[in-house]
Amino acid sequence: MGKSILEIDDLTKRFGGILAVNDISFNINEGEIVAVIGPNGAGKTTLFNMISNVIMPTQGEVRFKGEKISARKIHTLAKLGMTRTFQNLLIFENMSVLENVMLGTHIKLNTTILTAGFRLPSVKKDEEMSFYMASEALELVGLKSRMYERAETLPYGLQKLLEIARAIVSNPTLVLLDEPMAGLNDSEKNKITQVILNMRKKGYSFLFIEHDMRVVMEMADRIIVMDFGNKIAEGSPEEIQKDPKVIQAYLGEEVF
Ligand SMILES: Nc1ncnc2c1ncn2[C@@H]1O[C@H](COP(=O)(O)OP(=O)(O)OP(=O)(O)O)[C@@H](O)[C@H]1O
Repeated sequence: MGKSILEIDDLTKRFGGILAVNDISFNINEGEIVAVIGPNGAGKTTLFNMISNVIMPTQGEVRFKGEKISARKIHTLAKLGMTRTFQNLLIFENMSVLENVMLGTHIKLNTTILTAGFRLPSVKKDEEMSFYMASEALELVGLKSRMYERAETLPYGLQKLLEIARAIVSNPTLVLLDEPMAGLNDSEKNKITQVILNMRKKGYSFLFIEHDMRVVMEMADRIIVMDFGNKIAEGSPEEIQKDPKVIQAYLGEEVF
């Protein structure tokens, strides 16, 4: 396992009287796939939003590659090598598959809207680079052959892959996936699982929130379990499945 790239220290978030995330700490190492699970309302999304700098923590700190990230904007986070997807698809339906992914390259390239407007020579170079990066990302997720199709014509499962392609196009070290399997059928889930496991082999790290335990057990190297804002367990899939605190938190649900 590689070195630690993400460090979460005593992270806490209050919304008025609600303690959504309570004093959570954990690390992610390079090349690792870590899952965050927990019953509805456990605080998973809030945790994710703090890590990706969408909301500010009430207390605590997130460090990515040693740098404190709470003062950084989302696009600078991407430059630093952290990207994310959201629970709801963010696909531009009228654009081609390729164009959707090319949108994710702008953080890496220098073109501003102004120079793009004047079509300076640097823009052409940037466009070529953007095209190259997007095709590579589409190749990785297995969508290259469909890059000129309109995004809306892809089945839902492939649109999810398209979103992953856009998240990885800037060549991040860490990708945060918020419920990547939501709404997918089993064969689509298997496909995305394979894509992610393959990308891990290429050195990508992932942190993901997921409710489908079969997927979690298959993909995750390590699992963080949350309940009522607290981290109640952390361990390998085997350890988590037999942890009494986890079984208790999911009481009444047949999750494993
Ligand atoms: N913006 C907000 N304002 C007030 N309360 C919030 C806000 N966002 C989340 N909460 C509350 O914080 C708690 C944790 O919510 P969160 O969405 O993080 O849970 P979750 O584990 O992601 O749930 P789910 O699995 O249903 O997506 C809940 O009690 C929720 O109602």
